[in-house]
Amino acid sequence: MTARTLALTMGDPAGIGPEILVRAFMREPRRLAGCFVVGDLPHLRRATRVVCGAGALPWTVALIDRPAEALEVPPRCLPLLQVGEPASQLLPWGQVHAAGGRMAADAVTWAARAALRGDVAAVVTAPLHKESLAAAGVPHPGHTELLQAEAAAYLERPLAQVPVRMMLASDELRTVLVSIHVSLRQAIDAVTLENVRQTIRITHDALSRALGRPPRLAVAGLNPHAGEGGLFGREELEVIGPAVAASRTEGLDVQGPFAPDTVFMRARGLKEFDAVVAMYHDQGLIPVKYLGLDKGVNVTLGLPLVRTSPDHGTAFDIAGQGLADPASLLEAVRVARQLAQFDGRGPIA
Ligand SMILES: NC(=O)c1ccc[n+]([C@@H]2O[C@H](COP(=O)([O-])OP(=O)(O)OC[C@H]3O[C@@H](n4cnc5c(N)ncnc54)[C@H](O)[C@@H]3O)[C@@H](O)[C@H]2O)c1
Ligand SMILES: N[C@H](C(=O)O)[C@H](O)COP(=O)(O)O
Repeated sequence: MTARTLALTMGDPAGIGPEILVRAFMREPRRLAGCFVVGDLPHLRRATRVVCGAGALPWTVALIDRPAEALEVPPRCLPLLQVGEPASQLLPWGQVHAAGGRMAADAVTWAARAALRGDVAAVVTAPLHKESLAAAGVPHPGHTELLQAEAAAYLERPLAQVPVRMMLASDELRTVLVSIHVSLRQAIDAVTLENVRQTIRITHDALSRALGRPPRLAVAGLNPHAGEGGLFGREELEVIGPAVAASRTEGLDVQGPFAPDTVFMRARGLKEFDAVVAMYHDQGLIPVKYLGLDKGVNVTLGLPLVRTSPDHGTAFDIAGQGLADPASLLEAVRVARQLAQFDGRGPIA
């Protein structure tokens, strides 16, 4: 039977993850039909108290044992699959804590394995805090790397043979990163012929599936003005340009390197390009987040499962105050459903 449920991981219990999940179920119950939270009962109950507040009719958290039970819960019930033992103590809001990192990681691991087995159609991850994750001893900086490791273990392949990339996408702009959670110095070193070509290839493959046609790709330079003919750096001449040329030889519709300060403007509205390949994390994420934290969705490309996430983090500064906006999470659910209809591996449409 084809899996019809979506696993929504709770994220860091000290952050806004639990409350945006509750708010999403309350705001758009139809869109969330068939979704269930993977996480911790005491922390999710606390989030329902924050979101429902005094006076409102509260939602009930309904414990389920199997994903399929999410399709059967009564109205105003939020299905939860408890991972491990329920927490004996509630973590304080907005603080880095190893226990928060551990709960977040365990939920993602559970959901990833369920998706790899085909027990759920897709995974949507609420934000986790990377310092808490590290404090818990998890050897991966974020979701993307953790999911890559789970996929490689499932496929019994070395990590290098399951290359993944981060895409941030909205209706207006898609960007895909050559490197992710590394220092800026390391990111510059990661601009190699192989990494740039691989990013172009992964983006082409994923978007071809989702769009049903070959995507038009742009590649950003690394240096100001894309190096200005070598005056401000030679990576464009020696690495990025040759990577674009090699990809074009393979028949891919890709152009660049373009000046990074204007290429996103050219792609905005998806006019000239379907996606921009960015040379490092902030180069690619700032343009999409600046268009609105409520609009972007993080999609992991290259995985043998569908994974989306909101484009924002744990927002420790407002956690527990009932202020967090679930819009990006709702968008992540919409995109995950859309992608799961393709082949279980393709990204955004
Ligand atoms: N998908 C993820 O797991 C994910 C994504 C991004 C960042 N992070 C992690 O989150 C932690 C905090 O990151 P940060 O502080 O740089 O970014 P952040 O996105 O958590 O917060 C940035 C600003 O945006 C606001 N904000 C974020 N989401 C909001 C929402 N839904 N509604 C209203 N306001 C919102 C916050 O209050 C804050 O002022 C870090 O550990 C980071 O690595 C995780
Ligand atoms: N780089 C992401 C962002 O800034 O939005 C974020 O850290 C999430 O990364 P993972 O999806 O790998 O956790």
